[in-house]
Amino acid sequence: MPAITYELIKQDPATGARAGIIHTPHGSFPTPIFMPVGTQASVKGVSPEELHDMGAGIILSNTYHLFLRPGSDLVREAGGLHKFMNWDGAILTDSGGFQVFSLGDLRKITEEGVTFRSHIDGSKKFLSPEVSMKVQMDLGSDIVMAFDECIPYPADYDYAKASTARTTRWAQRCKEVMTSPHQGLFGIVQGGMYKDLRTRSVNELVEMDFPGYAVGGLSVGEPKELMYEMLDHTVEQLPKDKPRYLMGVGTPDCLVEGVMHGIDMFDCVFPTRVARNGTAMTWNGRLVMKNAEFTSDFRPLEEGCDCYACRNFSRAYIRHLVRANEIFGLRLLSLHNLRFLQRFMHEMRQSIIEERFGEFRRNFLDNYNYGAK
Ligand SMILES: CC(C)(C)OC(=O)NCc1c[nH]c2nc(N)[nH]c(=O)c12
Ligand SMILES: [Zn+2]
Repeated sequence: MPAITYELIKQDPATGARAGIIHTPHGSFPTPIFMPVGTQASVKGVSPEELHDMGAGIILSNTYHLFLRPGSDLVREAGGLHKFMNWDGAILTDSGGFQVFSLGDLRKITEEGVTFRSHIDGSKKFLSPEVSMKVQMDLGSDIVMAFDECIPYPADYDYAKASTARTTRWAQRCKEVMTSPHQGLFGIVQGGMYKDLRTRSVNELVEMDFPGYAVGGLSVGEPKELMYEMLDHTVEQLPKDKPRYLMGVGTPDCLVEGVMHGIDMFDCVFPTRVARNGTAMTWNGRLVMKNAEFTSDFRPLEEGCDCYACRNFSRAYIRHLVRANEIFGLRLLSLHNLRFLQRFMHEMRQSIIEERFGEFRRNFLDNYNYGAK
């Protein structure tokens, strides 16, 4: 019995949208789903108990960061990441490839792997498919991501072709050493913004028969229309009986479009990052809490929200905390934004089950003012 299995509950008849359940060794969760990001083994400012209370079924953590600090040997000694951070839900760990390119002081990429300087202390480090798999086995995450290269945007065809071919060879090397029966290894489709390379990447990864597939290398600065075009092209070629995960996405409008194209899983630092910048997410767009308009506004952040912040505090109080640089203000906004996304995905899933996803999508997009990115 594979560690990770997908159960289709309802396919929308008119679009790629679908509702399902993903089963893991640390519990099952409904899809479509948004995964709170806990990069360094903590969803910033939020406790595991609060994550459970808001309905989070799976969180994301990062190989790159935990490899550099505190090191995966310590986490293994603690009994794995679930024990170390006291989270008994599911955990997905990203493989480190992407983070090396966006955080480390990149030294060089070879067939073997990537040599770079740690962004923490500048020491020389090496990550490869084998090292990434060893770290993720130490961490004991339920879903392990293959070690890939996230192709920057824009990238010329020859570079994208060579990089994608290497990502496929790296995926094969990951599969060979990922031997834990309690962990599921997902392949990551690359290919840049080239449809033929995306198709080749899909075909080569599906050939290896992974329990799930991620679409990588999108939301890397390309226009949204191009992202959706590549997504549409890529997802329709992926197996229907396996989860699809769009990495690094995203804002509510991108979540709706991703679901429409058949994506089941999403992750993004957005909700907690904008919270730390003093912004609340609502059905109609964002509230910049420092704004004077909230000075004497004693309503909750969002009418009808059942989160701890909305049940106990007003916009005026949260505005005061944000302006006074009180940490509690940022915590309240993180709790609200994460709960908002859980509610958002739940409503979207219900609309698919009740065959009114098209109406949900139109209604949401009509009311959502994109606001400043
Ligand atoms: C710029 C942001 C982070 C929004 O999106 C992306 O970069 N999107 C791509 C992405 C995010 N995380 C990944 N992990 C891995 N292994 N590979 C990837 O391509 C990605
Ligand atoms: Zn709320």
